[in-house]
Amino acid sequence: MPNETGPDGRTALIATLFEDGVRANRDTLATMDAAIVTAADRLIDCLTHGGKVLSCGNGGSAGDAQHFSSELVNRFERERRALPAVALTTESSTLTAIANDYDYDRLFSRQIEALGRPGDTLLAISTSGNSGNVVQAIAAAHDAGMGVVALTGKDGGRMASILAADDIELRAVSTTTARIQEIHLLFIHCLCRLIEDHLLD
Ligand SMILES: O=C(CO)[C@@H](O)[C@H](O)[C@H](O)[C@H](O)COP(=O)(O)O
Ligand SMILES: [Zn+2]
Repeated sequence: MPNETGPDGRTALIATLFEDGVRANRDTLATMDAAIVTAADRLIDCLTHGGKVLSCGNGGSAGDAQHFSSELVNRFERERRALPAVALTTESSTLTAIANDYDYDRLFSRQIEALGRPGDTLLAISTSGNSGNVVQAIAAAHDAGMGVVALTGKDGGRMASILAADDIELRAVSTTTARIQEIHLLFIHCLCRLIEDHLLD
């Protein structure tokens, strides 16, 4: 007769994963609440002065970059004007050509050279902070006169060390990629909510 945790302990594992998520969320809130407000203010300033937001990341973070841009271009929770945002993870011809002709690490920086303008903001997403193409994207954003909001985890990696003084790092307090990704989505939803509230209230 299976007990409450199941014959193979899977419900116990699920409980552990949820508890890890709750702890990581709480620890991140304790250190990042003010920085989330600062990041939202930076994005609001960008968007209300004619700037756009470019976003990038790999794997699950590519999905996060697209999730964010869709919520700006379309809407988050309330009716409002469309906002300019472009995820640099979606143009398959451009992506394959850059990776093929140059290098995978140039994937986002080349697009930023083409599209980035002073006053724009880069949303750079990496759970390790060490993805070479995201690191190079930050350098390209600096060269283009853009600000950077970086979503990181673990120890912030190389991204944390190359951010400029007025860039903003939102670091998830966890060493597990999946938990960090879950917190990144919470960061993104907090930012969308604060942007929308500013525009509508
Ligand atoms: O979604 C996951 C793991 O949950 C993976 O696809 C993960 O995003 C990929 O391994 C990425 O390449 C990791 O890159 P990064 O977060 O360290 O920048
Ligand atoms: Zn969403």
